[in-house]
Amino acid sequence: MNSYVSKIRLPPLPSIRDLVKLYKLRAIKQLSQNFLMDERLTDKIVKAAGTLTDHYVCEVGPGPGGISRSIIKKAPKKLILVEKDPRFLPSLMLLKESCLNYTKGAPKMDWTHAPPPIHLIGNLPFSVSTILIIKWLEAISEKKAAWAYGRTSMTLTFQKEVAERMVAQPYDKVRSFVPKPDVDVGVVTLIPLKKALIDMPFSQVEKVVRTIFNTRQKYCMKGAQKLFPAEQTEYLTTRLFVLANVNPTTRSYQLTNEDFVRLCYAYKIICDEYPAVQSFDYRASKGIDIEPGCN
Ligand SMILES: C[S@@+](CC[C@H](N)C(=O)[O-])C[C@H]1O[C@@H](n2cnc3c(N)ncnc32)[C@H](O)[C@@H]1O
Repeated sequence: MNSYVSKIRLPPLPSIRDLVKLYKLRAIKQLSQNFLMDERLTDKIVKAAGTLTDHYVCEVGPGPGGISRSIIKKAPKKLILVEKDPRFLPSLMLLKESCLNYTKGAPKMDWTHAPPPIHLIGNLPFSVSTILIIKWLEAISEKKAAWAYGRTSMTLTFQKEVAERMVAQPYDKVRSFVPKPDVDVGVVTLIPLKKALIDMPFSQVEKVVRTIFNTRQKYCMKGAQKLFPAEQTEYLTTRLFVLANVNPTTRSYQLTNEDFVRLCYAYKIICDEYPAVQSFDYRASKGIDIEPGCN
């Protein structure tokens, strides 16, 4: 049964449950805190991250340190913990003794190669995970922060429906569900591609995908209309789908990554023709006049 083979044995430590009692570490509901006490569960989350032995690991939001213990059992070269609630410091300090070797820096790997021995892991409040993943995707597109070292992998927990949607294929119905507030957890590991699917700034790609996917059960042209000012939206939306060679009556959740690639490039062409389109924000403005640009 026990397939999660530990690399090292931790020195005798009070259980997470005892530490939580000892330091009166009540989970603060307003901060969506909850602590994993079951070692089999934390081992399972850590297993999803792949090989950690001799690797560099950064865990975000360790709380009292349940997942951190499972990471340490895998004998990483270095474990960095980032926690915003100072109440967890004493229980995390107890773990410090068990951490290995703090000497060398992480090696940089070329993006055309396998991922570097660096992992980001976190069981955060769901609202934080969702914001964090968007920030990390932006850093990935710019090869900054942890991605200056190569295709660093991320293992994060999400609301189960969100996790299922993240890995869903086009036409899969889970792509169109609205998550309910109280649900199970899904663990997702993401590894950046060697080459970005779309060679455009992250902010533009994110805008196109978010705007179209906002109306995920309707015809995708419904969402796309919101990319353009009201006066020009009919003409420019038609142009977008002609340029992209995508059927505008496809439902958004049925669009493939390749459809999004072509839609993003078509959007870029339109932004070059009509520079005001790029800064157009549907929510902030219900219409601005745009003139074709000279470039
Ligand atoms: C859901 S609890 C999980 C705790 C622990 N990882 C576990 O699984 O038992 C989320 C943790 O993330 C921390 N946290 C929330 N937002 C954070 C942020 N922006 N940066 C670092 N830690 C954060 C909280 O204080 C809390 O300890």
